[in-house]
Amino acid sequence: MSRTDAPRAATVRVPAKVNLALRVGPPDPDSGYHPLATVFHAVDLCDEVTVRRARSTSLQVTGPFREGVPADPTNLAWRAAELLRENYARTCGVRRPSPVAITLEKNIPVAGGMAGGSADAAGVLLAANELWGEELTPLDLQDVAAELGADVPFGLMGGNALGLGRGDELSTVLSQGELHWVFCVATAGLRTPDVYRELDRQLGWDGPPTPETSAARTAAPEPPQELLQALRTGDPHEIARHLENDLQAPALALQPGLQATLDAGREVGAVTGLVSGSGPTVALLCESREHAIDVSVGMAALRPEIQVFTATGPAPGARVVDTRH
Ligand SMILES: C[C@](O)(CO)[C@H](O)COP(=O)(O)OP(=O)(O)OC[C@H]1O[C@@H](n2ccc(N)nc2=O)[C@H](O)[C@@H]1O
Ligand SMILES: Nc1ncnc2c1ncn2[C@@H]1O[C@H](COP(=O)(O)OP(=O)(O)OP(=O)(O)O)[C@@H](O)[C@H]1O
Repeated sequence: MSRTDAPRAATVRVPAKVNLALRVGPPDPDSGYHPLATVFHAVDLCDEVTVRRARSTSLQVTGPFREGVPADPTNLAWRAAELLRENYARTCGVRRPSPVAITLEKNIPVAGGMAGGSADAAGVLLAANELWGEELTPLDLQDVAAELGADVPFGLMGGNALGLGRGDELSTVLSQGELHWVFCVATAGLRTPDVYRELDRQLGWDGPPTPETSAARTAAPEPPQELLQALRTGDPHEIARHLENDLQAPALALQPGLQATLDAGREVGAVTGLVSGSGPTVALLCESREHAIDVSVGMAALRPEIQVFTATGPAPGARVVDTRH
């Protein structure tokens, strides 16, 4: 489908995520990537991504979490724009489309385990495709997204999804109602590869396989069936019983102070808490929107040094919110 009235600028909103379950298998010896069985849950904390036609690619970062975000070609959003341009040339047999000036409004904590950079990359893919005439289908965009990073396809999809493979083989998960959260942002971030490396160290997956470990080292983790069932009930207490994260222990080993945040969450009455993805953001599950506000006030009183905010899921994936002609 080609459009003649393509806009000159497009703005997209893309949600952050928390993994309700994150089961990690031993790393593939060739790629180093770990097979996952994860349940992604998008929350209504969104980055806003705007792209405009320009003479050369550029990037401007604004918003409360702009600090520490590179405004150069290493930014995943910049790489997304370049990769999509190449794909237009390859897939559509056309000249590379015009470069784009990108603006990111960072509302998602950086290096927090909430897939903020991935959200921005997903946002650029959707916004630039809008600008360049929607030549690529949603399926094409998912393929480009998976090339950029394991979390990027879910940024496009949103909602609740089961992620297998590297976390990029997605299928929709049915759920009832909404979940209400308080997110506690640590002052220092964690690098995702460091957390996976720490997991490997803890489980002895960093050395060559022995006869005892070799069978386990070929196993991909099973999807968390009990959590999938609990999500269909919509009951936060039932769901809380089945939340799990294999990266929590390594994240706690790298940032031992996170345990105090989890304990404080319990103390102020959250249903339960877990580390979000590779951390260090801590996600506290609450009973309702009002309860989440109470828990956030309790956390602010108990741990004033920690930044907290409330959010609700499941939220929709990347969506165009504005276009200008
Ligand atoms: C922790 C999660 O956020 C959970 O959803 C993801 O697994 C991380 O996804 P991501 O940051 O988009 O990951 P990528 O950018 O593709 O990879 C960053 C690094 O994470 C590690 N990585 C990531 C995904 C995966 N299935 N196995 C891995 O080992 C690898 O060390 C890789 O070099
Ligand atoms: N658009 C971006 N936004 C934030 N960080 C970015 C971006 N592009 C590149 N980076 C770099 O990537 C690092 C990790 O960023 P990000 O916020 O995506 O981490 P994360 O949310 O923990 O990722 P994930 O949950 O997908 O593992 C940052 O420290 C920063 O140096």
